[in-house]
Amino acid sequence: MPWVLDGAGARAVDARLEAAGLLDLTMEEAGRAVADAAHAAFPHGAALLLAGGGANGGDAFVAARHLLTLGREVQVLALPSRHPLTRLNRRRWRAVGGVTRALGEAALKRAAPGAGVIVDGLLGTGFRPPLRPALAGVLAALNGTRERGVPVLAVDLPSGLTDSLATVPDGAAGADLTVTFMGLKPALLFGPAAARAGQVQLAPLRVPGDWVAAQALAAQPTDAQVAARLPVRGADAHKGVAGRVWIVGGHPGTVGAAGLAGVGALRAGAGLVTVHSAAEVPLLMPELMVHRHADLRAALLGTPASGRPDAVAVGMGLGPDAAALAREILAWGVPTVLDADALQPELAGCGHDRCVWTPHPGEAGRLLGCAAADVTRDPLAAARALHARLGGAVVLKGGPSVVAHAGGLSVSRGGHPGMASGGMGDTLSGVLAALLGQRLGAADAAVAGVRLHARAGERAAARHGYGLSASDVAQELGGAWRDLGAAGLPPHMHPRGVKFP
Ligand SMILES: NC(=O)C1=CN([C@@H]2O[C@H](COP(=O)(O)OP(=O)(O)OC[C@H]3O[C@@H](n4cnc5c(N)ncnc54)[C@H](O)[C@@H]3O)[C@@H](O)[C@H]2O)[C@@H](O)CC1
Ligand SMILES: Nc1ncnc2c1ncn2[C@@H]1O[C@H](COP(=O)(O)OP(=O)(O)O)[C@@H](O)[C@H]1O
Repeated sequence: MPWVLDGAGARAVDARLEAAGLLDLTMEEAGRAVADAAHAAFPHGAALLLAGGGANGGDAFVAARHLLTLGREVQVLALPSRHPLTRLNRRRWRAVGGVTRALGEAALKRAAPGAGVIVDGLLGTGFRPPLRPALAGVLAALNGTRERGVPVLAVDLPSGLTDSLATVPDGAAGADLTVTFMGLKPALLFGPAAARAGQVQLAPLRVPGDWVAAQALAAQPTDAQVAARLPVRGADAHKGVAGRVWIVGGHPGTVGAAGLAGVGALRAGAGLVTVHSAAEVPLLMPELMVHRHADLRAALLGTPASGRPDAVAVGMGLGPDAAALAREILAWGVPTVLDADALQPELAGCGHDRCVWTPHPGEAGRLLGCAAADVTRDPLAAARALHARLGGAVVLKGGPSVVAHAGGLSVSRGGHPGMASGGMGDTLSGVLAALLGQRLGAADAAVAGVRLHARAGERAAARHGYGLSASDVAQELGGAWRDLGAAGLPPHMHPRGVKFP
């Protein structure tokens, strides 16, 4: 399982490695992974390595030695170091004939123009902002060189990023490729910080898996692991057992939201989907049952317990009365997705463990009483706080989304920036309700539904290009399901039925 790990977690693992006498071997492995990645991605020209004073610099010295053995011309510019392993690897570099020159802005500007790749081993997880002036000039020169076309590979983290945050501190470096160790740092996953890191490769290192798992902030499940959570439908299934889903949404001006949620639910396998609205909702698919109610609240609350659905999604374009209606639906105790207008702070404490709450950062800020920027700065912390307040499962939407549930945090894979368009979250709510209606628990539905939706977005992007509509994505849900299924168990190995489709 790929993990998400911050610097504090990595340091805790390092302490165990050090106690076991293994830290030197781990640095060797890390530096070798950097050299292999640099050689594969940027095979031509001289390699210029920049080594800082901490262990990040030690990795750069190891990488220099391996690049030399790969036949590359190698130069090293380094800051002074008191770190024992960094000093050891500087001596090893000298022992194989390597020369180290003092790093400064002028030395970097002299050496950089002819390089085929620059390896940034200046600052990793040990960086504490603000950047000291002496290094600020070096990082500015590094960024200038990169802008002039010399590629940069960052060791663990581009220098000057804060490992756990999505924001970019002043003066931070950028990279074309980042090779990170043991776990993905939050800065490499979210927001403008992730955009600074370029492509990210994870070198898991030969470290006991449970040492890393014990320190991880979050998991990032593989498609095979997601596929194992998807519902299984027996060959004798009929629409009555595939989940009766209600969509409660739509208001004059936002009627499409309810329709799109209905389409999402149908395309994610719900047996019967009914849209209940106070407004005239367009019939986006004739398979949807659409009911317009003069008094929506009275119509829904008059439903006898035996007539209630297997799952509800409430809030999409529902308008000002959404919180009151959602409160009453929550009291039914049926699996419920809460989205958009139903994401109101007064509903904290009204949920149950079969609820999935799906805020985007703006809605998350409203629920937490903070600004959206506080949410996007540290999405893992925000998702944890939302779960503490709301319970059930929480999907903090974004690229990528974070799912928080009683078992911990999970960061989704994939998706596409073209998905940043209106209605995309409405479709997701329908997908989640369909999965709840097919008897998945809230955590499984959230993890599987988010990945299914993201995979559908990837497929839609491949078909349509950049600007995607929620309808394009909904159409790809069947194919996304097939892709995830292909990553999981083959159907004949599944004991209870056939994976569908
Ligand atoms: N378990 C792991 O993840 C492993 C991590 N390793 C490396 O170890 C690194 C962490 O090493 P360290 O904890 O020694 O830290 P770093 O090497 O990332 O940073 C410490 C250095 O940065 C300087 N520094 C800190 N804040 C600064 C500021 N504001 N302005 C200027 N300079 C500043 C310090 O003076 C010190 O020289 C990781 O990023 C990774 O590259 C590897 O050695 C292999 C194992
Ligand atoms: N850059 C992106 N990368 C991946 N997924 C994205 C990106 N931008 C948006 N999405 C996805 O699109 C959806 C947007 O939801 P939301 O903002 O609620 O839309 P709406 O309210 O218009 O329906 C979320 O599922 C989110 O994860």
